Amino acid sequence: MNLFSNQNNPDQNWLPQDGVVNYHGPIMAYDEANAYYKKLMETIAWKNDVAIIYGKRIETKRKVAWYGDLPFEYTYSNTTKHALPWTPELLELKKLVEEHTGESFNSCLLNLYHSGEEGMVWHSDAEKDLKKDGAIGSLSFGAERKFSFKHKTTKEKISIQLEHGSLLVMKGTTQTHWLHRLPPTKMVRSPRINLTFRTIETIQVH
Ligand SMILES: O=C(O)CCC(=O)C(=O)O
Ligand SMILES: [Fe+2]
Repeated sequence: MNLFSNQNNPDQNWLPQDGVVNYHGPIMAYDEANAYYKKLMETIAWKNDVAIIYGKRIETKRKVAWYGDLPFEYTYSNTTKHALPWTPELLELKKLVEEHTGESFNSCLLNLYHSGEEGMVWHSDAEKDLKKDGAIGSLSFGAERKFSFKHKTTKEKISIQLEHGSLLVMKGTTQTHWLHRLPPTKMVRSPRINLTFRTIETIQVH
């Protein structure tokens, strides 16, 4: 029985070369995704992200939070983040993503976009603390948004609509050869929550 009328083939590679992107579509029932959306909105320690760009301290409108196996420190955008201990819902979602991907993760970066006007610019997730070529499991809740990939040399572009309760997986050499972004859009007026489950390699204990 197909509970979620999921038409997506999770084994299909959306990238033509140099990496693997699998879109599983929604991996839970719509009501369950609604419940997680609400719970995450209320229980996550959302904070405006701080980045140091060309020596300037920038605060994003988008909110972020970082959770993981303790003790963890993680550096990106020239700032060091401290992981918070897993919440019960994050542990449930981590398990679900691990079951669907056959991968394991030790941390999760969460992003809250209040509306379509907030997005994320072209980047790759290849920070030095991240496991090289490690899989990244990306769960989305709330507003459906377009997510795009651009090949670093050929400039080829691929876009996927990320649905409420859906899972996207980036693995293999994706981060080495492709950039990704969440383009801003005036068409979306409601919030979206994204969770990226990751593997951090360098555990720094202080
Ligand atoms: O919001 C998304 O779908 C992706 C976020 C992202 O690329 C990141 O956190 O590195
Ligand atoms: Fe990313």
